[in-house]
Amino acid sequence: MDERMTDAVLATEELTVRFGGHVAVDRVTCRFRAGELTAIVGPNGAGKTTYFNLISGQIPATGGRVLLGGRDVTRLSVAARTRLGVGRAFQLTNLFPDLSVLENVRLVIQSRRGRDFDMWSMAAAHADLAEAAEAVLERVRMTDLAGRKVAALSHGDQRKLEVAMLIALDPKVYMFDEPTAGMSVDEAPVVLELIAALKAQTDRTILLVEHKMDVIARLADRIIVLHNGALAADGPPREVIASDVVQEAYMGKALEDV
Ligand SMILES: Nc1ncnc2c1ncn2[C@@H]1O[C@H](COP(=O)(O)OP(=O)(O)OP(=O)(O)O)[C@@H](O)[C@H]1O
Repeated sequence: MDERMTDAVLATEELTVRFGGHVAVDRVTCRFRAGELTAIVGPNGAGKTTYFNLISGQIPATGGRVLLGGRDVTRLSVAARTRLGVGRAFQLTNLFPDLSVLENVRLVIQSRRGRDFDMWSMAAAHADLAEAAEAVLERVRMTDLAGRKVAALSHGDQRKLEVAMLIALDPKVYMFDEPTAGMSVDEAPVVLELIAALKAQTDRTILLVEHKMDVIARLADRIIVLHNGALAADGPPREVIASDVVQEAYMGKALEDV
């Protein structure tokens, strides 16, 4: 195996999944370094979400490997990969709709710390967790909504909460799937600033599936292009956007929109 593969924070090696006769992700070999934000682009149905699902463990690969810090995690569950530092933005289905915003964030911090509480330290630990959760909400500017039930949040605020919970989890690898989708023009910049701030923490690796070119241009250090499940281009944004393969086949329209 290529030695650099094992050095990467995250790597996929010939990663493949077939659904019946359809190869949705086709032998994708790619490595992701600390401090780097990679945007994953490609037309609808190119395999971006499926590639994410394979990395986070939502679906099993039919071929190839996923390596985390050089360790083969291909057969591990979502929960096991989460413990090892893969953090995918929480989706609505992962939230507790009847609990408050603060309680949802607090539960993530509690699970991350994985403490065994004894009776004597419980009260102190509880206060500490609430404080940590409040700090996260402050970062995403959701303090006003701390007591609100998740079920009563607007769509944009639910998306912000997903980002807040990922920050609370503090993984090595952050995976965002269109983080600003469905957000208003006021809400989106807050989330983009947060992602930019995460990137500034140079030991974090960030993967972003994104269609909006302005978001990609602002945040990405690197773009990879998937087409028919295969890796079609990989490099710095300017180069990839200017490449013939992207200009002709994938991004003509999106580029005109910028
Ligand atoms: N569980 C599944 N069973 C069968 N086919 C699937 C399954 N999941 C995805 N596919 C197919 O795999 C291909 C890749 O889909 P995927 O959702 O990963 O694309 P995408 O690049 O994320 O697209 P979009 O930009 O529209 O979200 C599509 O043809 C899709 O229909």
